[in-house]
Amino acid sequence: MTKDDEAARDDAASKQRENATEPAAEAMVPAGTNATRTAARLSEYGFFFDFDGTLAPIQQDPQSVQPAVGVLAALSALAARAAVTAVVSARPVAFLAGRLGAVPGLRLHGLYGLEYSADGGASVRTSPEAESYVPLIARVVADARAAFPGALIEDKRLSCALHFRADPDLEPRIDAWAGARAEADGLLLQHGRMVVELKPPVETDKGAVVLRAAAGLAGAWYFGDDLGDLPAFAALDRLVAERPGFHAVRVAVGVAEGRGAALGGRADLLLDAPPRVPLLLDSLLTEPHGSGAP
Ligand SMILES: O=P(O)(O)OC[C@H]1O[C@H](O[C@H]2O[C@H](CO)[C@@H](O)[C@H](O)[C@H]2O)[C@H](O)[C@@H](O)[C@@H]1O
Repeated sequence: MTKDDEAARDDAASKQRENATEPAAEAMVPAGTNATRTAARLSEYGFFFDFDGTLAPIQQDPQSVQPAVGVLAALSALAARAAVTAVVSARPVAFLAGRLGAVPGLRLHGLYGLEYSADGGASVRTSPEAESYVPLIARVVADARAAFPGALIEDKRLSCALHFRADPDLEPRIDAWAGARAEADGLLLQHGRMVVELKPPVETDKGAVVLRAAAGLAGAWYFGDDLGDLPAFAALDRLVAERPGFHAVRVAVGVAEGRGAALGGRADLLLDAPPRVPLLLDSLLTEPHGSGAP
């Protein structure tokens, strides 16, 4: 076994431990989040979750990703009691459905809101405006694969993601290529954790999803880990500013890499890794609520 093989084996073992080991079940809901206020009116709250890095630990291979231990049970319990429980992701709905489709009542928003399913992925609604970009995105995927042989170029049908986690030195070249391609083809650029995406110029993002779902809610929690989640935090700011008494909690998960670090500074609560999310939800769902603040 070479040194590289040994390093890969140790890395895989440590990732397995990260997935399998539950953090100690300590008190998970800090006072600053005013959890009693949420618990007292849970049926009027919305809960919104990013997927990668938030509900699922980051992996080298995007297709190998699974939700952290406890996530499915916690989301099921939450969806049975909250007004809205939703995943708002850059992944296609078909991918999310394969990991989370068994959770009853969970709404799935894919590709930053370009896709939506309310029935675990059985039926998917796609933005008609975005559909016309399918042929262009297919050409971008083919050209990106030719420009960066060996790099992971993810074809999401309505978005092309150029990954450099396996080779961080590619970042400047991928950035420059994607920037030029966005300009030439009139596409939008989205930066993320060791990834740059090219997507259709359709006016939607995670914030727009939260705003659309917020009608009638008394409050909302948003859990995220990356730059693509910033518009959702901003949407909560807007709801607080526009609706007297609206209660918002912004939760940042993990130590965001590179450009994603901005999210941590905007959060009400920091969790160190995805396995903490179900523990927090379990605590919230068992929170005594007799003294809920107004
Ligand atoms: O909105 P999200 O659900 O957080 O999706 C964001 C991106 O997630 C995936 O990439 C990220 O996770 C990979 C697996 O852990 C990791 O290898 C990669 O470096 C991360 O950027 C997904 O592959 C992308 O398409 C999403 O944009």
